[in-house]
Amino acid sequence: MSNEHWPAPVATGPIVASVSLPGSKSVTNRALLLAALADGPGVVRQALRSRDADLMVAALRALGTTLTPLAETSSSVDWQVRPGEIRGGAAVDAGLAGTVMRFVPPMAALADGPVSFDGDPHARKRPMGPILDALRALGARVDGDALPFTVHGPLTGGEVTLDASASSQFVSGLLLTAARFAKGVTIRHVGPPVPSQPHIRMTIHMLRTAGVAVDDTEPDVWRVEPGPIAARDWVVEPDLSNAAPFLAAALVTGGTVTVPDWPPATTQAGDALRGLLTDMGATVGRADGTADLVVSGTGEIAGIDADLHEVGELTPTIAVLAALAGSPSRIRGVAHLRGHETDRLTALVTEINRLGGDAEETDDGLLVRPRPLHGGTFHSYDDHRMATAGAVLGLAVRGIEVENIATTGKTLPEFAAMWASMLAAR
Ligand SMILES: O=C(O)C1=C[C@@H](OP(=O)(O)O)[C@@H](O)[C@H](O)C1
Ligand SMILES: C=C(OP(=O)(O)O)C(=O)O
Repeated sequence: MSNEHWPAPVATGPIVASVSLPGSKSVTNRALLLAALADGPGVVRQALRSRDADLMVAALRALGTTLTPLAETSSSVDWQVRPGEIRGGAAVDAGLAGTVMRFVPPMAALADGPVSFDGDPHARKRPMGPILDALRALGARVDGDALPFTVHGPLTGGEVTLDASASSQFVSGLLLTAARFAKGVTIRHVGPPVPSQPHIRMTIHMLRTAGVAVDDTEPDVWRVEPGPIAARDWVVEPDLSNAAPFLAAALVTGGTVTVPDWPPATTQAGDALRGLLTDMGATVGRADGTADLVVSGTGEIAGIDADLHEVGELTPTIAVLAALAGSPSRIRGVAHLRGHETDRLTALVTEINRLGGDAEETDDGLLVRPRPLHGGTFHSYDDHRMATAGAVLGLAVRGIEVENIATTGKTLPEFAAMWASMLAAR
């Protein structure tokens, strides 16, 4: 953990601001990978610039893809992507990025030699077994059951059964490359329900957009036919999950936060914020005649009973809103968060309670009973969403310092500056 402490700014009144969000991590890293596997050169526009996206770019370059920036701002880049022969002998750093450690190995299994993977110390604890076993079942050799591991292709594809209850990314990872396997793939999930279904829908939607035939008619079974992945011009949507702390600021301060260009239809999990924040007492709508999303709070936050199984990455923000609410909350369906950037359930309980709160872990989630909070250090555990959750609490509670705010660079390197601008706007 970093020793740097960021004094979280306190809101002195209702925040009224418009916050434009850079590109979605999930869309960016899928589009880059699909472009690298495509049947010709393509473009990924408004791609996110962040640690996770940089790691994906570096991994694809190591495997033989040529990526050239066509236009850049501090937060986004338009990439020209030229697929190449998939090269072995490469070493991939997955950092702490689930999308790199789960999406790149199936592509690496098409390389002409071994590809080794490693990542941050905590990344070595994130679940990998089911997807590595699946690669073995499909014909590859894999040394290791978690990071670090080495993938030796080639694989032929075919049928595989796995338990994806720990992460939807096991399914997405296999599906993204599957059209390039000689036999395609049929994946059958057996086990407790797969979390984060919107992310699997995002994978399928993007594959179909690239001309890949995906059959998902049977629950928990996905079939991808072998064939080309069409080169195209992708445009990345704003990251709706990263909208969470900014929209939460409207609830905490009784203000109004607008996010421009909220997609009218999307597979992003963050779209669930519209319903969740409404349930917590916000007014949520579109600015007249535009796609801009407008969220207004009253200053009173209602506790909720919510199953976040589908949208687990929103949990840190919802949990800290619950800590500031007027009534207790229960968050269910998120046992898999124990395998995220950190054990998010333990981290949230520890940090909320350190500030005088009353949160408790359950088998599959959290109970949060509001209690007056006091200042102190909010540890981020190298988790971008813990860091931004600390910032949300800091709006209402004097003297909160977030340890390692720079960890927001995983998906939103400009978080601290954007937060300051949001506060300055009123
Ligand atoms: O495929 C993706 O882009 C993601 C899937 C989800 O993972 P899990 O299913 O492991 O929760 C989500 O939490 C993560 O932030 C991004
Ligand atoms: C779980 C997350 O990330 P990852 O893609 O590393 O799994 C997240 O961003 O909340």
